[in-house]
Formats: sequence, C-alpha cells, structure tokens
Amino acid sequence: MGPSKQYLENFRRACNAMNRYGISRATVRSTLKHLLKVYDKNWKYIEEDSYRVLLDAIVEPEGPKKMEIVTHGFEFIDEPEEEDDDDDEEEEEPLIRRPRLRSEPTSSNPAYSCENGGMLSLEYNKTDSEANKKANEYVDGDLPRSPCSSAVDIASSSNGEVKFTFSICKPPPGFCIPSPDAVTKRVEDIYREKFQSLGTGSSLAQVLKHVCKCFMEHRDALDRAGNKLPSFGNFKEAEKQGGPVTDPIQIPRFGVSSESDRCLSGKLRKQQMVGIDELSGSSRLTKFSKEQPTVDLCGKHYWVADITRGLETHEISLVNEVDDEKLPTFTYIPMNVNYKTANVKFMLARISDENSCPNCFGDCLSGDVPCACAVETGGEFAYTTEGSVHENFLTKCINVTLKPTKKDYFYCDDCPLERMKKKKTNRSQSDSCKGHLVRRFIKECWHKCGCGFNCGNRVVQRGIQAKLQVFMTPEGKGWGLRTLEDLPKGTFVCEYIGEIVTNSELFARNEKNKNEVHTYPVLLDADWSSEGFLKDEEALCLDATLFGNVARFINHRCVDANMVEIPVEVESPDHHYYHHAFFTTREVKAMEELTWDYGIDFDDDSHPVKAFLCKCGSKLCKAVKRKKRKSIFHLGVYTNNIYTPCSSDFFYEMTWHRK
Ligand SMILES: C[S@@+](CC[C@H](N)C(=O)[O-])C[C@H]1O[C@@H](n2cnc3c(N)ncnc32)[C@H](O)[C@@H]1O
Repeated sequence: MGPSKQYLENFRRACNAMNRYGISRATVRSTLKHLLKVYDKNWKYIEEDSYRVLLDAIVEPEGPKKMEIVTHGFEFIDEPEEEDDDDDEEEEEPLIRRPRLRSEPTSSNPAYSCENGGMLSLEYNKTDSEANKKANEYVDGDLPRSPCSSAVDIASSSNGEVKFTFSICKPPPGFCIPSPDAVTKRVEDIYREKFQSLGTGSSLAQVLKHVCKCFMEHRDALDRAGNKLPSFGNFKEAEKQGGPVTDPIQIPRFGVSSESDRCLSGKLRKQQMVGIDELSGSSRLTKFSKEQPTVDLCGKHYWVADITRGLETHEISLVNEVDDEKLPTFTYIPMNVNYKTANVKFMLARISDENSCPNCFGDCLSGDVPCACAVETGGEFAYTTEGSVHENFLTKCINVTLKPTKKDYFYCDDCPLERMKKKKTNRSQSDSCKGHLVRRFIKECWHKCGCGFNCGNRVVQRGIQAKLQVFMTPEGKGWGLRTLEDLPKGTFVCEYIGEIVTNSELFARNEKNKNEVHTYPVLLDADWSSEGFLKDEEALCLDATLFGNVARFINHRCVDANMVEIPVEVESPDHHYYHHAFFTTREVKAMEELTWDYGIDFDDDSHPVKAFLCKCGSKLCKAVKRKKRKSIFHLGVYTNNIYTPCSSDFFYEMTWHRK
C-alpha cells in the first residue's frame, strides 16, 4: 500500500519548510523516516516550532547532545534497577542502567499547557476535567512521559566505575554543553558551602542527585535564554495537597552573583506556593511546594536571593533596608498566562506570511533591505544592532506618552474603561471620555520567520537581560525596582507580565480587592481603533496581583519617568494582544529606581481602582500641581497651613487611561 494522502501532505509541508534551508527532499525523507519511528508516527512533535526537531535531526544527526561524567571508586546501589531494552551500544565491561531522573516535559505539565507558540494557558475550575486527572496522576508520582525528554542516565560497572550521561533533547540554538569539570566544581562549591554552614554530612546519593539537578538547572536557564519556551522545572516538586516538601536542600543556581553567593549561605526558608486556581478564588487544582532561598539577614537586612526562583536568565534579588515588610505573596511567572475566558487568539494559523519573514536567514538587521517585520515601524527596524530602541523611534514613543498631539487621539465610543466606570457611577460617556491614544508598535521577528533566534529584531522575547533588584522605597511607595548596572538609553528592561484577563474579569476582581493598598492592572488598549467594537468580554488586561513578574514592582513617576512602555507585537498580527515592554528613556545609572508614568488622570475620581497619593518626587508631579490647583478652587481645604486631605485628594491609579 502506498503512503496515505495525509502523509503525502505532511511530507510536502516538511519539504517546503526545509527547502528554505536548501535541504533536499531525499534528506528530509530519510530523516523523517527515522523521526516518525522515534515519535511513533506523531507528526505534531516534528512540526512543532517550525519543524525544529526535523531541522535539528538533519543538522545534528547524532541526536540529542550529551555530556558524560565517568567517575571511579564509588558505588551507589540505593536505587532499584530498571530494564532498558533499547540499549544497543554495549560496552566491553557492561554497565548496569540505573533509573532515570527525568526533567518533566513542559507540554504535559498538569497545571500549565504550552500552546499557541510558547504562550501558557492555565486551566481553572476543572475539578473533574482531564487536566485535573492528569494533575492527580502527576502528583501521585508518575511523571508523564514525552517522546522527547531530557534525561540523566546513570550506569555503573562491577569495577566501581560510574557513568552519568546527561542528554538534552531539542537543545536551544547555541546551546553549549557545560564541561563535566564545571558541573562537578559547581557541586563541590555548593557542598563546601553547605558543610561549612550546616556542619552536617550528606549521603553520596544526595551528591549525585544534586549533580543531576545542577545540570538540569543549567539546561533550564539556557533554554529560557535561547528559546523562551516556558520551563516549569521549578514546579517539578508538585505535591499532593498538604504533603511534605520533598527536598530540603535548595541548590543555588548557576551564575549567582557574588552578592547573593555571600548571602545564600544563611538560613533557607521553605515557602508554600499554591496553584493559580486557589489564589484566584476558584476551585483548587494543584498545590506546589517550593523552597524560597531567603536569608533573613544579609548584613542587617531582609534579603531574598532570587524572587524568580530561577525562572529568569539572571537572579533578581529583593532587599528591604527600610522596614520589616517581607516578600509579598504572589507567584513569579516569566510570561503571560491566559486566565479563563481571555480571548487570546494568536494561533499560528492566523499568522500569514505577510506577518513574518519566512525567507529571511540569520540576522534581519544585517540585511540590505528591511524584512516584512519592519513594515509596522515604517520600513525601518525599531532596534539598533546593539539591541536598544533607535533614538528617533524612542522619542516618538515618549512624545505619544507625554505630549500627544491631536492626531494621536481618536475618540472612542466603546472604550472598555469607560464602560467599566459607567457601571460604577452611572455617568454618561460624554461626561468623561475624551478619547485615548493610538500607540506605536514594534513588530519583532518570531517563530514563523526564517531568521534565527539571535536575529537583532528579537529583543523582548529573549527576556530580561538587565541586572535588577527589588527594594523597599524609603519614600513610602512600597516596593520598587532598581537597576544594579548602568543602562544605556533605549535599553529593554522587562515586560509587564501577568494574568491575561478580560475587562469584565478585571472589573469583578477590582470589586473584590477594593481594600488592597497596591494594585497591579494594565489595560492592553494600544489599538482599540483597529479592532472596532470591543466588548468587555474581549478587551484584554494584564493583572499582576497574584501572578506576575518583576514589573509588578515598578512604581509610577509623573512625566519624567526613566522608562516608557512600548507595545511589542510578537505572536499576534492584530493588536488585540501584545507585549507591554519597558525601555529606558535615558541613560539610567546603577542603583537608580526604575519608573514609568502610569498615565494617571488625577482629576478622575470615578475610577473603581484603589487610589494612591503620589510620592514620585518629580518636579513635574501632577499630584503636586493638582494640589496647588485645589488650594485655589477649594478654599478652606488648608486650615492653619495644614492641608486636610479629603477623598478627592487621593489620586486614582489608572495605569492606562490618558487624556
Ligand atoms: C504596580 S504597583 C508598584 C509596586 C508597589 N509599590 C508594591 O509595593 O508592590 C502600584 C502600586 O504602587 C504604589 N505606587 C506606585 N507609584 C507610586 C507613587 N509614585 N507614589 C505612591 N505610591 C505609588 C501604589 O500603591 C500603586 O497602587
């Protein structure tokens, strides 16, 4: 029997995809033959990431990258043996296979699924659902298997030789296997440090486990830097609800700064983290336990070495030198997650070739003619070869934020924010809404583009590169964010990450959280005009209250903030969903607080979100100006030179609305 129609179609598509790299049909055919066998005829894995697996298999026919450590003189037989029938590379002195320590496949993670090109979807309220069944299976101890999962193989021979083989399936571009020496040295350093500080010994099995863990962590970090694929290595100790924390030893990550190294030797605090559904008030799905390496004293101060728990390329520490407030309760996520009904449709199918540059190769910035992705920015790339935003583009973005001209406005009839306010106040639209801004977008190359991950037109998707720290502000603004290094003008700092919720959902949350001191919403409103009518159930917001990244700590500064937000389109060709990215507006010196202008409308009393009294300290502070205005128009507010605040002197945080 000849090949099926479906096979021929899949084969044709694979050939087309490889054709752009000049790979022949014959090579594609023979490689596919092998891969289909490996993946049990499942094309999904082969087609993923623009045929990444196929390309890797052609470029690196030897298969997954491996590192081997061979050690003599120790025995560890505390684990049961396991049969493995695909062991065809027999050695002279046969090595006995040991059980695998497996990194869990992200696509099978119980609480998160990786779809839509690297975006995470969260499943809520699925007590009886498939997802929950999977979660229960998972927490019951059996890690779901994937046809391709990175692994550590340990084998030993009768003469005492022990061999570790670390293999990585689908290594990200540019992935470099760490040298065995580097990994063992790292393990030794950790143990030296632990033995000194804890004064206890440890079993060899533990040492070996940590070798494996260090390797996996290194892999995760590189994966993130190179791939931006969500990595939930930190959630792999998912447990039964209320169960004990499995591993009491926290492994510091590779590349820890000297400062955090110093501080990491202190006490380790376990922290319970609960599943997203529970925090959102919905039914419970999974409970995660995670230790947070916290040192109560670094010098005299409260200190957390890495609030990201290794989910970003660099550690982001948190320090409180002001009062005794501790790390707030939230879950760090490095990329947006889709809450319930938020309608984020950026399926690959919706992205036509006009929205990407499939024929490009290498770095688009170095091409003679700007590629299709530059169309959004007027035919020129927004980024310089150094990775910052071009001066003139940046100036335009700042101007749109600060000095908008009439042509930057359109008058909305269907502004979701206005509808939200009307619900609260019953005011008519014409009383308040004067329109809002149409913004300038950056379009980055991505997934469907032919260029590599190192293309200069991919900045935001590479994640945070700057060295940042969360700190307690002395002015009473709560936590803030600062840079630990000088940042040139136009540098990408971070993206605002949170749960993607609809306007209706945000409204419901605001009602519930009326009494919270700090609030964390951002409305993705950059281009309502092109969307036409947007219902509340469709308009998207980011809420970083419970789940967010470091951007949730960025405070507001009126007018002369050192960062500006620029909407960046990566996956979505329409502007319904985009990345809310922060870039520096000027050179920012190390230890300066990073701020952005929330675009607060200080005269707007009607917004339902909790108010705050602005303490930005800017000479151009709109709150100060307003206060002066008020003292003229509302005589009697100052009594004996003492200003008595009343409700209208609180300034409503409205992180999106500009007039
Ligand atoms: C996105 S959060 C910023 C992080 C916040 N400071 C914290 O401790 O989590 C926004 C909240 O921070 C506070 N905030 C931000 N900028 C401020 C400012 N200029 N003056 C006073 N409070 C500010 C307000 O309470 C606001 O609701």
